Parts: sequence; C-alpha cells; structure tokens
Amino acid sequence: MIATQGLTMRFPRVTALDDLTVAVEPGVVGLVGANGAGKSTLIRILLGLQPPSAGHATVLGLDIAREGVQIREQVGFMPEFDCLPPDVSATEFVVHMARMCGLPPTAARERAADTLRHVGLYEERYRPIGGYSTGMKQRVKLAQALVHDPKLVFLDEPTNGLDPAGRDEMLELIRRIGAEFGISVLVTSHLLGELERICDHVVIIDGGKLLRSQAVEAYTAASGMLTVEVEEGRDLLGQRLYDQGVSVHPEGRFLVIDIAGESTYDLIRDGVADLGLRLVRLEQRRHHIEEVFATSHTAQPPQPGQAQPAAVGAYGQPPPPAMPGQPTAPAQPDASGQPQPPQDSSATGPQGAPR
Ligand SMILES: Nc1ncnc2c1ncn2[C@@H]1O[C@H](COP(=O)(O)OP(=O)(O)OP(=O)(O)O)[C@@H](O)[C@H]1O
Repeated sequence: MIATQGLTMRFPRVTALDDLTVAVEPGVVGLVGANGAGKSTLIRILLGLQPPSAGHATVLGLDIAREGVQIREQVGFMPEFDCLPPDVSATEFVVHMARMCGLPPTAARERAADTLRHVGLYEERYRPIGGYSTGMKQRVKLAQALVHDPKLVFLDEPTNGLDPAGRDEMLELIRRIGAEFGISVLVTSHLLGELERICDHVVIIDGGKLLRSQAVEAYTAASGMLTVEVEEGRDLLGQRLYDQGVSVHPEGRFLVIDIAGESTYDLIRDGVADLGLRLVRLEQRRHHIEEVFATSHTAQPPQPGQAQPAAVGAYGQPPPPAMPGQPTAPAQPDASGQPQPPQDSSATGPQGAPR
C-alpha cells in the first residue's frame, strides 16, 4: 500500500523525517509518534503535496514525485487542522468536495448523503458547520475524505479534541471503514493504546526515524507473566508465593507473577486452595504497544514470549519476616513514621514507566 525508501525531510531548523524506510500492506495501519515526530509531514509527502529532501516513496504503486495527482484521485485525506467553512452546511460542503473530485452533480449529492449517513450525521447535516461540536466537525472531515470512494484514506489525528465517548465512536467508524467498506486506512495518533484496538499493523516513528513497524499481534503477544486476582487475600497469596521463591508483585487488585514453568501454575493453584481463597482471574498478560516507548531508549524491545523484569513490589523487597498471624505484607513506615500500606506498583507501567 505504501513503501518509502530513505525518505528524508529537512526544514531549516529541524529534520522532520530522517531516512525513513518502511513498507505497509493494505488494511488499517496506525502511524504513531509523539507531537512533532513527523507524521503530518509524512502524509503531506505521500500525497505528493510536498517533495522530500531525499528518498523515494510509492502509494498504491504510484510514485509520489511524478504521480501526485493520480495518488490524490485514489486517496482520501482527513487533515488534522480545522479546515471547514463555517457558513455552509455539511451537505453543501461534502457535495462540493465530491464535485471537486469529478463526480457529476447527481452522483455527488447521492454519495454525499450516503457518506454523511455512514459517519453518523443525520438532520444536523443541513445546519451550518460553524455551529457544530468538535465531534461533528471531525465527522464532516471524515465524510469529505470518503466521498469519492477512495482505495485508501489518510486520517491525521481523527480523535483529536474528542471526549472519551466521541473517541470511541470515531475509532469504531474507522474500524468499519476498513472492515466493512474494504478501504485501507493510514491513521495517525499520539495515543498508542487507541490504535491497538483498531489497527492490523502499527508503524511507530520517533524524531522522524522508524522505531518499529509490525503487526499489532506482534506488539501485543502474550508475555511471560500471569495476572492473578482473588476476591480477598491478595497479600496472603502474594506472600506465600514469594516465600516459595516465585517472582511476584502486587499491582492494583492483582498479583503479577513471572512464569517460571508449569510449576508456577501449580504453586498458584495450591496456594489458592490451601488458603481457601476465591480465584477471580488467572490469565497470561499481553504486552501493550506503549512498552515500545518504555523500552526503546533504554534496552532491547520486548520480544514476544520474553518476560519483563518484574517491577519491585511489596514481595520483591528483601524478604520480610513472616510474622505468625500477620495476614498481609508488613506495613512500611513513611517519613512521618506512619505505617503505610504495602507498596503497590499500579501507578507505573511495565518496567516502572509512568502510565
Ligand atoms: N513547513 C515547516 N517548516 C518548518 N518546520 C516544519 C514544517 N512542517 C513541520 N515542521 C517541523 O517538523 C517536525 C515534524 O512536524 P509534523 O507536523 O510532521 O509532526 P507530527 O508528528 O505530525 O506532530 P503533530 O502531532 O504535533 O502534528 C516538527 O518539529 C515541526 O515543527
């Protein structure tokens, strides 16, 4: 769908893209990077709107240097910035954009009505855009990107400015564009977690350089850790497993346990049974895409199946004296001398990275 070789974009004070070589197949593809990572620059170059300083790229097999017009005929574009005229209705605007793409008047009106319905704008489509909410404006931008029935759409930060419910609706729309209409999607975001839900493949760039490009399953492969939840007695179980040499730490309501072979499962089962606890959950943890950023600047990225080093939790401290009759991990005094509850790593992500 898209292939770049050594794509570089130098502005006077910054290199927005730095020798970027990447290829992605059709499907819903996420392009992720922090603000300023070079996402919008890459989209402008792929649309043939801006020549790169160096390198080559093709989109749908078309050369960005020579075939920009053909690319833009086949690719829809939802820009990040606010670009809508305030005093016309969504219907008028989307019909106009369809006409600009070469559709005859009747077909343009029909396509505009269909597309606006798909994106969830109904009666409001006859009102001036200036009175729309951010969510409605994002839908209009999406509709104009789809109205000429493109093979591929570039969606630049489509969830920007939306509240959580609006974000979920937009993500569902994007998922449907790929799954139901068969249109390939390149969607940018600086929020990794949201792309994990809808993308087949995620490309991560950082400072204009390629950090990773792989299928979502490769990012979220099962880790070598288990999440265990019991109704009550989390620390009883945690302490017992720790005393048995299991690498375990508390995280929120859960215990996170490194799998050291089949015996780990047996120890958990026996612990739950012997202590008379009620087991709510025992499942293998999956990696989150966020871990790529947590690990990329420090160490090798996590490989599928490779256990993460356990965060230090209450059971990872030097073994506390097991006090007979003391059911939970010992309270730690703080600076004021007040006892504190057992340390909990739930405020940090894997490897202690802030969530
Ligand atoms: N026309 C330009 N002239 C000079 N610098 C530019 C220009 N366009 C982009 N840049 C710079 O290039 C870098 C990448 O910008 P770009 O907009 O591509 O990032 P982005 O990943 O899309 O970020 P955001 O999510 O904030 O839009 C930034 O440092 C930006 O300031």
